[in-house]
Amino acid sequence: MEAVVEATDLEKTYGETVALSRASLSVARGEVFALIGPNGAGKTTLVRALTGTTEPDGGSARILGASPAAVDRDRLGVLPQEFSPPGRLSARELLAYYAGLYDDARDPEDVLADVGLVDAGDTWYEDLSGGQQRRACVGSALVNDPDLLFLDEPTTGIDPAGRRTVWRLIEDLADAGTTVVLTTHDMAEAERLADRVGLLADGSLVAQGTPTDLVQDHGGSSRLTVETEADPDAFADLAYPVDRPERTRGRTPDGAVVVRDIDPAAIGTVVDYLETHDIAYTELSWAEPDLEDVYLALADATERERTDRLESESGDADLAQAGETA
Ligand SMILES: Nc1ncnc2c1ncn2[C@@H]1O[C@H](COP(=O)(O)OP(=O)(O)OP(=O)(O)O)[C@@H](O)[C@H]1O
Repeated sequence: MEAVVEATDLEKTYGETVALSRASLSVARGEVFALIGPNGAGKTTLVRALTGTTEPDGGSARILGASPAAVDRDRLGVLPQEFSPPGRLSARELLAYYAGLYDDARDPEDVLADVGLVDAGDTWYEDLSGGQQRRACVGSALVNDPDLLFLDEPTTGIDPAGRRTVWRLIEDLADAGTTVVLTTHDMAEAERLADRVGLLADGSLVAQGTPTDLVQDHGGSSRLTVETEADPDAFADLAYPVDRPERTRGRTPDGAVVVRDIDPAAIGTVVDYLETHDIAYTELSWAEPDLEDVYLALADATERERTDRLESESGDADLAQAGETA
């Protein structure tokens, strides 16, 4: 299938900071590709390198068959993470203004309806709520009916209903053949919208794949979280592996142990075990792994590697300094 976005070994460094390290990806026509990763992982830098707003130090990128700087802007929609349109234009005027920049733009009234802003259409941009402003910005990126759309955190600040409006909009665009690259911190958003997800950590694309494949490969097993003050050793005779709380990550509450590899049908066995062993607990919750587990596993692993590396580098420096002083 024709690649609409093709990046090979993109590199970008700011001083000591490696924002992108050999980042390669390919996005096919009509695909929705979500970039996820911790703050500072390089998502915005990658979007900027792909849209021609930053020059990479190395590697190459092509979008819609051209270099990002030379691509036909009528075919491209970009919603930057930080976007501040003129405050004293109404949402309606704003979309009309952006529509006026293109030869063949959509009717701004339709776009206003698409992003759910008809009722607030005559409100100045600066008087719209944060979420309404973000919707207006999403609308301005769509007004030229682009073939390729980059959305850097499109739904940040938008309420749950509005978020679903934007999700449906993106799904409709992709169904009609628009290629979408978005960044998000919302794993539910990535899981729902993305055909494929790329996880960036420390400037590297450490994993790419469909949400299902990523969960299968990196999400770990199903888990039963038992909220209890009991020592995990009390679970030693249970026929399932049990994680100690300090080894569990992210959303596991404090004072919990996690039973792994367990079917929902077997939860009764654990309840019996808790009762026969007199283990007090306040709550049991079972969950299958999802994209958040993938994120936590891979982003945590990269973070740990980085911390270990920095510690060992500072240890080496201390040793060298001690050697010089001796
Ligand atoms: N113009 C710049 N000058 C200096 N450093 C920069 C610049 N742009 C980005 N960086 C650094 O590059 C790294 C990657 O930043 P980037 O904005 O791409 O991350 P991100 O994944 O989009 O983060 P977030 O989730 O917080 O938006 C960060 O360490 C950031 O401080």
